[in-house]
Amino acid sequence: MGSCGSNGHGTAVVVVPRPHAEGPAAMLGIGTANPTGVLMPQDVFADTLFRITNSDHLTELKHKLTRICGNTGIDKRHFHLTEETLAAHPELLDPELPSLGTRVDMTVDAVPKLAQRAAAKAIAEWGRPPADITHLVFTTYSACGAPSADLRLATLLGLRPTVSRTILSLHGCYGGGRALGLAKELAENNRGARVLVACSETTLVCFGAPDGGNLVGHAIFGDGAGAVIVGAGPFLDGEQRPIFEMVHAMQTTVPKTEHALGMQVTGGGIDFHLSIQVPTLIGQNVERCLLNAFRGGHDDDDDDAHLPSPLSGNGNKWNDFFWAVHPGGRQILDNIDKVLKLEPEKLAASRHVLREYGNMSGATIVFVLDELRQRRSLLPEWGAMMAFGPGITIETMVLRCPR
Ligand SMILES: CC(C)(COP(=O)(O)OP(=O)(O)OC[C@H]1O[C@@H](n2cnc3c(N)ncnc32)[C@H](O)[C@@H]1OP(=O)(O)O)[C@@H](O)C(=O)NCCC(=O)NCCSC(=O)CC(=O)O
Repeated sequence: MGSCGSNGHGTAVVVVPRPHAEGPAAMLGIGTANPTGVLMPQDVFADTLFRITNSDHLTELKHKLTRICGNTGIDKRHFHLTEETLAAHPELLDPELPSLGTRVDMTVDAVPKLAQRAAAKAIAEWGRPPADITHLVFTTYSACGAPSADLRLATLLGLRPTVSRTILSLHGCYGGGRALGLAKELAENNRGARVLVACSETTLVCFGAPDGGNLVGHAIFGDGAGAVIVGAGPFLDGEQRPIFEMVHAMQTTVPKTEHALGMQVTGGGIDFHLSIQVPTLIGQNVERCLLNAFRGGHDDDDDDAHLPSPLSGNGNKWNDFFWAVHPGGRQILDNIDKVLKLEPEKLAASRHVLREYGNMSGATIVFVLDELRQRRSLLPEWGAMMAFGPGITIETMVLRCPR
């Protein structure tokens, strides 16, 4: 229903709410980018890290990191932080010195500019001008100021001043999943809305000298940005047709697991806490989240008629779907394979992204979607996207690959 008022000139103004869009939201353009600063092969990472942080005397730790790196399933990673920058900022290596300000200064430029490169690719594929973007959802674990990276990105891209901006901060590795879920809701509830999702992550906010507690983080995290244009029908002239339809999205928090994963802003940057239980906790909870998502959000056996039922017919149907899973670590993917009894190639896109880029936190899921899209002609019609992060929070989305 519309509401009525006066515009101050005695003329009645009728505000008509935007009608809903047609059909589910869809991804209309996908882009990714990595910093050009450092391309680090995984087999020299431990040697390099211990050398540049003056930690070569910690021989046992170095051997342990070398061993862990060899088991990560990662070949190389990209980083913004160079040796030269590190040499110019000794505070980044000394936990006794405050370094948050230095780190924030570096990310103010780096984070939106990395996002801009990914967004430019997504916009080019979408086929419409940036001024047609109505909403921006930006996610990063590096936002510590206001106005933040979302406004900077909007300016860099020349988005219109009425673009509706939202920044999601410190959602960690489920940030990309949450941003896509939010974009789906915005697109479906506002006819004609075109939402730019931008995820941009750089480890420079948490980089420090190796110690007994941060070896796994050092071994797996990298820098990258991903962007997706999300919109629902009716589709505009010259617009790319749906790459993936976003059929149903859900977020689940695993009770009593707050301790398992976390990020804390300190004077020395952002401290990551990563419990050894994370792969087990994720493995124990993915199937229930998937079943709920494919039931349209109902935690019972009353399947939603328009969604495929993964457990109908004879036994396990998970192999009938395509998979976009956040590659949080090799062991996480192994556990998901085991729990869902997936055929080896089902998580190939996730393993490919892990191998080529490592874990780029919230941006990683966009790389997986981009990789899957290259294999689109081979994909089954229905698929699932999953991302995990602090909470433990599990984002699940049912996807459809239109023919
Ligand atoms: C890092 C690995 C590839 C290492 O593989 P390995 O085959 O070597 O496995 P492993 O379990 O024997 O581990 C090797 C050594 O590391 C130690 N180790 C493993 N995980 C640890 C952790 N979280 N904290 C501290 N130590 C840890 C083990 O005790 C062992 O030590 P010792 O040798 O002394 O016995 C794997 O463990 C893995 O994939 N783990 C999951 C990483 C993870 O949690 N990712 C989520 C990121 S967070 C995310 O994606 C979301 C977010 O950030 O928001």
